[in-house]
Amino acid sequence: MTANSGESETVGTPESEQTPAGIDSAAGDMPSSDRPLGTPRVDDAIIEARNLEVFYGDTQALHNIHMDIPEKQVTALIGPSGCGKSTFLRSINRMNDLIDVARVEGDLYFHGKNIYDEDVDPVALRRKIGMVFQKPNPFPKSIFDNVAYGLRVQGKDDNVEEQVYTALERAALLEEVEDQLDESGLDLSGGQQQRLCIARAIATDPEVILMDEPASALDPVATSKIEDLVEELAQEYTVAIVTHNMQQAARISDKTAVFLTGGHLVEFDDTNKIFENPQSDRVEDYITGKFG
Ligand SMILES: Nc1ncnc2c1ncn2[C@@H]1O[C@H](COP(=O)(O)OP(=O)(O)OP(=O)(O)O)[C@@H](O)[C@H]1O
Repeated sequence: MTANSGESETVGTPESEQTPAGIDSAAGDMPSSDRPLGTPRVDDAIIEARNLEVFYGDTQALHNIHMDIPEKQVTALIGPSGCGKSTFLRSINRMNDLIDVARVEGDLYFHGKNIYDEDVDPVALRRKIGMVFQKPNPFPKSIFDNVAYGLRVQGKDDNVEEQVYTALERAALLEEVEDQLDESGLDLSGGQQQRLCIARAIATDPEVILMDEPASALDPVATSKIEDLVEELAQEYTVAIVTHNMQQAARISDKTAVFLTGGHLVEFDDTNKIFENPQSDRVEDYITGKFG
């Protein structure tokens, strides 16, 4: 895969009103053999995957993925281990560029611009599409400096204090840490560290936040705080979240994409439809715990 960091500071001309090249607005543009069950097209898509395929060397991890991610909603990606959820998530902000053997084919549009076009700078893209990982990974710096880091790197630190406070507030952490902003982020509890990482991700004002099992290493109380926060964040940001926890997906997401073994997207729909009345028998078996 080609990573072309440094070529441009912009992710591409905002083209949100435009239909991506070659894409008809009707669902009929997806080859019927590839189209997942459900309603993989949405009216307010901010991200559109078309025939997206990802390979690691000779191994194909994702096959012909066609789906949209709606703006300012929570989209959950669920499925058994190894079905390609994280691979799909990473392809959205080109984190797969960092894996030598990874290769991406097909198209992935953000505001109508193909993020795999040569003129897209992955570093600029990742400012618009931030990521939070499974294991909280604060920097070995103070709480304040963790959140301020991205602002300083981007030279957006004119009113850094205000921005740090706002991000901590939005990440539902400010109240708990207001008196200890100079202390190390590593001294916080796991749940607080994860909310600090979310504050760090939102400080630079991305549009999309990708979350890869953000609560799987946390206890139930900390998990519940993260779940509340995810729902809250979707008022301002688009959230795509990988989770193994089906109850969590059902509780917090608006849309759910079900990937199954071999890297196929089998069904995509409103979350309540997926959990109450899925079209695919395999999806029903998966969500009722018959396998996976
Ligand atoms: N860096 C890599 N190099 C080679 N193969 C990889 C790499 N990352 C993932 N894979 C393979 O790609 C496939 C999809 O992996 P991925 O991590 O995306 O699945 P997942 O659904 O997120 O799994 P899990 O739920 O266990 O995290 C798997 O077969 C995995 O072994």
